[in-house]
Amino acid sequence: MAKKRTKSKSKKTTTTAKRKLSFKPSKQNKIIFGSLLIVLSIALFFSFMSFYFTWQEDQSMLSQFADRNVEASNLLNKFGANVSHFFMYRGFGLASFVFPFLLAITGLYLFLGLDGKRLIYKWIWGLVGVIWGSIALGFFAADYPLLGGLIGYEMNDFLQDYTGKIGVFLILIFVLMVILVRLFNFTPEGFANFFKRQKQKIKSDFKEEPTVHTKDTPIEDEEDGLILTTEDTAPEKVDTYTHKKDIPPLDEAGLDVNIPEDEESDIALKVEETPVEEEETDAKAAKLVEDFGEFDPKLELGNYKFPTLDLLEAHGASGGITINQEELEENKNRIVSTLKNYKIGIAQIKATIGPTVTLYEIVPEAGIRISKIKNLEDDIALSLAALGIRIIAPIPGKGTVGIEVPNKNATIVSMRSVIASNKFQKAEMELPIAFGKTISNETFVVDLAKMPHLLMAGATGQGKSVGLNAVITSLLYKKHPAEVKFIFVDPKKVELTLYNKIERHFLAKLPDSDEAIITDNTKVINTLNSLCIEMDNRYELLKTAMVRNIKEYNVKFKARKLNPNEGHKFLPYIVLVIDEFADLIMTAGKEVETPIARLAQLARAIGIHLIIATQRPSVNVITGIIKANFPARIAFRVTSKIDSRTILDAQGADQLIGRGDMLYTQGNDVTRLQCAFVDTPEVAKITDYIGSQRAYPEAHLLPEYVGEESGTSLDNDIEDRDAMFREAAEVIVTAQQGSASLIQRKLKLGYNRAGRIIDQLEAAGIVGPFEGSKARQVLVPDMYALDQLLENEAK
Ligand SMILES: Nc1ncnc2c1ncn2[C@@H]1O[C@H](COP(=O)(O)OP(=O)(O)OP(=O)(O)O)[C@@H](O)[C@H]1O
Repeated sequence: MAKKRTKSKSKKTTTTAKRKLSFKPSKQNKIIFGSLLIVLSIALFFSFMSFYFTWQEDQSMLSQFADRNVEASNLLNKFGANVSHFFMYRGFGLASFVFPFLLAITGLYLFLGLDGKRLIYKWIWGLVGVIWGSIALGFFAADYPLLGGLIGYEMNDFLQDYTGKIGVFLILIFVLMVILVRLFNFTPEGFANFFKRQKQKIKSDFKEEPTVHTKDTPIEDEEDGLILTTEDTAPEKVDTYTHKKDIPPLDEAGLDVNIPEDEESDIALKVEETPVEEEETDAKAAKLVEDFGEFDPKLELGNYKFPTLDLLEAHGASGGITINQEELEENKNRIVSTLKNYKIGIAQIKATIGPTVTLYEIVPEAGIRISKIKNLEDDIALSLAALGIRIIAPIPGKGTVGIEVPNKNATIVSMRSVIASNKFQKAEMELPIAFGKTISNETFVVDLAKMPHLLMAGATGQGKSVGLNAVITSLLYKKHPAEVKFIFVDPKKVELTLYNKIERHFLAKLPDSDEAIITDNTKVINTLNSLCIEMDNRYELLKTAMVRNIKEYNVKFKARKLNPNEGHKFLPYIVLVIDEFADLIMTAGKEVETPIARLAQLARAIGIHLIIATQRPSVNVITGIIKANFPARIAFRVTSKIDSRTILDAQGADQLIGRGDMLYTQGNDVTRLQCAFVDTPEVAKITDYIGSQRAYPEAHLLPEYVGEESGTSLDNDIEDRDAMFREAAEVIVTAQQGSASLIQRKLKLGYNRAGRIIDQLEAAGIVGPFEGSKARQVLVPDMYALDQLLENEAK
């Protein structure tokens, strides 16, 4: 605690230090400084005004500023007389009036807290105007030095020495043009138009009667812009008034050139406002974070303890791989002699020992065909008297030929060893999965979020279920219950039942289902469709948050930049695990294939990931559309080359040795791995450990999905109405807006159910028929009328 306090203290001091260092004035200081400038500008204005009448009288007292007995005639006394003398007489003459103007604007900007970027331009143009004005006045009114000031006079003198009177005149004209063009967007056409309009205006002023009548139509046209004038003072009876009120619109309509200017300045204002708003929301979020800290999704289960390593067994592999030198030598000799028999010379041979297989890398002598070695696969297997030999010719990116030979005594790769590995512990991945070990005995960790879906296949008894458990265990060891939710589909009813214990921590289910683990194939369809709704909802949230994926969304949500009152919430990853996918396809077919394909295609960005396992990797189970969306695939041992091709698009899975020996591909490369072994008692221990801790009140609820077969009939049968019918009717009537999404939001219902209720409301005559993108018309004006209608119906 003490540590924490000192930490937060030091944090505070550093932030205050930062505040002191940054020279950004606070809002209060801005208001004070702004008021000071405004007052100063008023004082200057009156001093300058009064200076023109009193300067002669005050001249004698200028040097006696400190003497309290001496008084000046200037409105602001000695201060006014001195400052005006400085600016008007010694400075820029009449042009000095620009200074109080600039000060007043600056003061206003500060006072109102406006963005000061445009202010710089005002100052630059103001100063240009001052200099131009004082020179021009000095030029045209050389006899009255007070008009141009000393600077105006001297600069004129200076310029005339070099360019003569005409030169100065031309310079003045040129600078005036620059000012007009840059500052007032002056164009010759605009100038000509202006004169034309003036002419028209004068003409129309002379034709009083007809203009009154022709004006009637323009008023309608311009109603939008002139609501106030027409509403407040539109006494149609008195023509003279109408006419008077007509003049301003005529002016505006006449000055076409000015209208775009106004629009432009409007646009400029908008551009300025947006960053201010964003800054404001950012500042709000920063303030919230400062006050309450970042949003912590884990807070609700703040005391949750991650499963410990000792829940896992070492499976006798704590000593690592034991190298049997004799076996190595023997295998090497057999490989070399077999190849020699076929006249294949070897330049070099190297062995890499893995947990289940050893990879012999061969560099053949020059001129040997690779395909020749590849064809000898069976002969080498025969001579080594071993199953599961796989030849990789050539090893991609290495320029060697690999021969994988199973070890006589395979080492079990325990889940404990991979979980404990540095690679897994330090993995900075969203959903890290430790599959097992590679052939070079390295722990193999991949990110499920990047896969983004996984297809697992293999003949029965080859390690699929263990593989699934390894995936789930990896996530349980790395993720808090707030961060990931599982949906299990287990038609065999035995493989995943153990995870029932962590239902209220890690599982997600449909609102009306009793069991979180789905064993009934008909329910899978509802769950998949519900997931599709969840996917659509999440995309909607991402869209409103203006982010591209769940990671960015959650970061933004944690930084409190998204308002929970607008439906934003922390989004956990959802991992859907389907065991025995073939069984599902056989019973439900297209009905599950469509939502699965949809999810597989679209769900990657919003954190829904699918893991599908199947025993039967035939093409009618792993269809093209599914395969296309599952780039990450795992093959355990299969019985035929065809099955291997179906899963991996390559052979090799038929030559695996089983017991967790697997091939993994995520695109092109195929990696041979030994799957980590996690036994059922270990899984039981982990789920017990998690299950015994405090949990959420219930499993994570998915959006409700009402199957189509539940009917969307339009008949007005009161008994068949939805339980929420009355509530929905009240919501609709109160809001006077007939939309399904309103019901969805207010009553927290799924889309389909809300749609069904809307149909029933239509049948009951409460809302009108469907009108495309518009909300339906509400036919009942208020709650009283609704009560009456429903009562009459009941009778
Ligand atoms: N990674 C592994 N390391 C060591 N042995 C393993 C491994 N994976 C599986 N085995 C052995 O293989 C047996 C069968 O594995 P598993 O139950 O995972 O097969 P399966 O493919 O799920 O079979 P089914 O499809 O019939 O459910 C296990 O009981 C275990 O003895």
